[in-house]
Amino acid sequence: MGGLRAAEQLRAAGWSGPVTVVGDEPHMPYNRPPLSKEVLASDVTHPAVAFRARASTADVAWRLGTPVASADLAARTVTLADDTQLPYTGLVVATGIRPRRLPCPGPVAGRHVVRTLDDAQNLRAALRPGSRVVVVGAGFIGCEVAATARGLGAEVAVVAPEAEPMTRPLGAELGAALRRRHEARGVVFHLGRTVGHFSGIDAVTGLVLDDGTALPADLVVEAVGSTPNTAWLDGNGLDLSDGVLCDALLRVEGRPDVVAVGDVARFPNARYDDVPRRVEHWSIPTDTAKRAARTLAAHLAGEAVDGEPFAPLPAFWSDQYAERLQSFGAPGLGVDDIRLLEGDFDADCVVGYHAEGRLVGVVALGGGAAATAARYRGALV
Ligand SMILES: Cc1cc2nc3c(=O)[nH]c(=O)nc-3n(C[C@H](O)[C@H](O)[C@H](O)COP(=O)(O)OP(=O)(O)OC[C@H]3O[C@@H](n4cnc5c(N)ncnc54)[C@H](O)[C@@H]3O)c2cc1C
Repeated sequence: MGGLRAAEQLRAAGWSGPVTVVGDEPHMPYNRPPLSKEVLASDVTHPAVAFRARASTADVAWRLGTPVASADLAARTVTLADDTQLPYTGLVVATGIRPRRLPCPGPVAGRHVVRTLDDAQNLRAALRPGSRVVVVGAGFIGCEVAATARGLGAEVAVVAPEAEPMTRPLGAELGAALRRRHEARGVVFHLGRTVGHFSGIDAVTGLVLDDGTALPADLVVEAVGSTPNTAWLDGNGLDLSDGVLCDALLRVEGRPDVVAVGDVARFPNARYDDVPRRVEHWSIPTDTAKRAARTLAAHLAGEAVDGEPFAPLPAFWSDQYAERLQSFGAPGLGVDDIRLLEGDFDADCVVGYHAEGRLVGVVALGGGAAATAARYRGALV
């Protein structure tokens, strides 16, 4: 998504030279949010999730199915895994993240992740009504997979080390309300627990938790966080400790001809503080691509880069059963007071997240969540 949006925004910013997008997946860019929802729930194929092609990018060259293996930023070249070398005058880093895997002994067959279309279609093909599914991880992807699998008639257990699902973005009370909604539909939680090992010989037949609890499983879904895809940038002296470090104009440190966008970019947000962070929300590839393309197009044209501060309002949503969860702002950032603003935790509700008396985040849960949360947008700092 970030690569596509960067190509579109480079054209919008006036760059009329050649643009090549390199991607390791064989598919043209597609939307990931449906992967844990519609794609798991029904037979959705690539055209239904592909992004609409725009006239402005009709002349973009797509090199799909082969990853970039390395980059030499001093020589301005990238080298693909098939040894093709591509010179560049400007480079956009848009390689996203990949799912972390559990470092647990045991068989590999039967273990799934959900990041790509192929991942989601593989899991869908394995899911049956009555399948015993253990989801490891209670972040938004784990919770969405649990809801969708339950909707398909699977028996679902969720294992996570936190005390409540989605604690980091939501806090304990709203996390508990979300848990009760899952439990009401039959999901069983094992919270405060980690996985010790998998059982089975050729394929997973279950797993054993750190307290010795044995859970039978036909399928295990690992939703335990992510790792930024930056190995191809190794050896260039960059700070790759968590994604690729950028300045406020999304330039990769010390490189005016390299910018980064999307989940892989670690950037300061002028709305909050100077601490660079990665943000794994759907709105970020578009927000970062707009800023990064202006930065890069100006550099390539030999013009001064406008210094307008980059201050996107973070926003994410999650669909679990027929419930929508909508978040605006930064409910996880330095929050010292979480308060119900409207409704009831066990019905439709809006929760406000405050830091030093100021509203910094709002999360709504329930039928009209998107519209309800949007009403508080203007009050957010
Ligand atoms: C299952 C799922 C559900 C989601 N649901 C929501 C939601 O409901 N709401 C929300 O706000 N957000 C959601 N998101 C998050 C949102 O989709 C992401 O933030 C967004 O897709 C990030 O876009 P990106 O371009 O940065 O990364 P990606 O979309 O991951 O694109 C990066 C691309 O680069 C490729 N790549 C990696 N390494 C290389 C290499 N060396 N060479 C070439 N190509 C490479 C990757 O394979 C990938 O195709 C969801 C994400 C997932 C996975």
